[in-house]
Amino acid sequence: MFDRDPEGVRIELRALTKHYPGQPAPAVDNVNLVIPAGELVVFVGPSGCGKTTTMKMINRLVEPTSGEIRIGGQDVLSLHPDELRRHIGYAIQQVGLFPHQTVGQNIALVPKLLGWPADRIAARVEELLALVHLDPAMFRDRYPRQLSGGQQQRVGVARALAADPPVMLMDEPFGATDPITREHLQNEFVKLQKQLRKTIIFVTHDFEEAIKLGDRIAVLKDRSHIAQYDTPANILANPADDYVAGFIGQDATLKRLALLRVADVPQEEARPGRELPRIAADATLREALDLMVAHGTDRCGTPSGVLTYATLCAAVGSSAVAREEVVAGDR
Ligand SMILES: Nc1ncnc2c1ncn2[C@@H]1O[C@H](COP(=O)(O)OP(=O)(O)OP(=O)(O)O)[C@@H](O)[C@H]1O
Repeated sequence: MFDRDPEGVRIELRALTKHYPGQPAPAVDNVNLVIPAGELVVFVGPSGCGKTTTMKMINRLVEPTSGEIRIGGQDVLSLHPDELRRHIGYAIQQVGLFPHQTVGQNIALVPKLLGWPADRIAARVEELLALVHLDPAMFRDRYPRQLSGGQQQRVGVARALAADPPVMLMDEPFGATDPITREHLQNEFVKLQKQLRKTIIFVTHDFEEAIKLGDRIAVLKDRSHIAQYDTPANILANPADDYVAGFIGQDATLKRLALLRVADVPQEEARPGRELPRIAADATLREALDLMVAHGTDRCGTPSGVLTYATLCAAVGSSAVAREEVVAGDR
């Protein structure tokens, strides 16, 4: 297929268009986009703007009307769709697990199709269940209905990863879970992607999710027209237009806090004698703020010292000033 290297490959969309028969206008109109190898790009935009259609053209669940798709330099439209789909992981909100197959059999689906020997498949199922934090002994032989919604979504992600595809397409894969489970799955997924470095396209209509997960975000409007394509930090600091600014909403400062980690900012030396709430080095500054508020204190203990509220303010204050300058400069 396009690449034997399970790490990500570059994806290019060129003048990609989909006009569903009988519709007055194209659902996706002339999209041009490069997704760098090993990056997670989030498509974010309102319902009906064409996110899913754009993504489904990449694994040819929807056939493009015109345009070109290249994965690792290879022209996707020249490949057989079934063969193509075996090499692209696909996880969706509805999960799509087969109800009459066990968790293990569901995960083994693509490796089996690819003709892997039984012992290699069994080892891979164990490895993937552990990776998504489901105890193999407890979950391998259960049926999907015996799992919670969040557990089913983990199995969905494990199944998409099963054959170690260089490309993953994920359409609101955590969408059907409650906010706490969702946040948990997102945090785990961020850690997982740091190890895997696959090329991932992730669809959501939740901007918070986009800034949390994305290396880059494509903010889409009608017909998948790209309003802005940049890193979360750049989009927050300098939205391209009112449409993008509307997506960010009022609380850009809180969102910036969610982009910074405790380890990224200066810390004071810990003084003996005072018990402080503890926060991990890889927690976000937003989590640190929540912890301070919950404990009614302006500081918390970190593995390397003490993080203060003042440091937190300075970390986003400087960028808030930068943003005002940009806005003033535009006038
Ligand atoms: N099979 C189809 N036939 C005709 N029109 C379709 C078909 N599938 C989608 N559309 C239309 O294409 C447009 C884009 O749909 P799409 O599902 O790609 O949007 P989306 O941004 O993923 O929306 P959502 O966030 O609600 O899932 C919509 O106007 C939709 O009604």
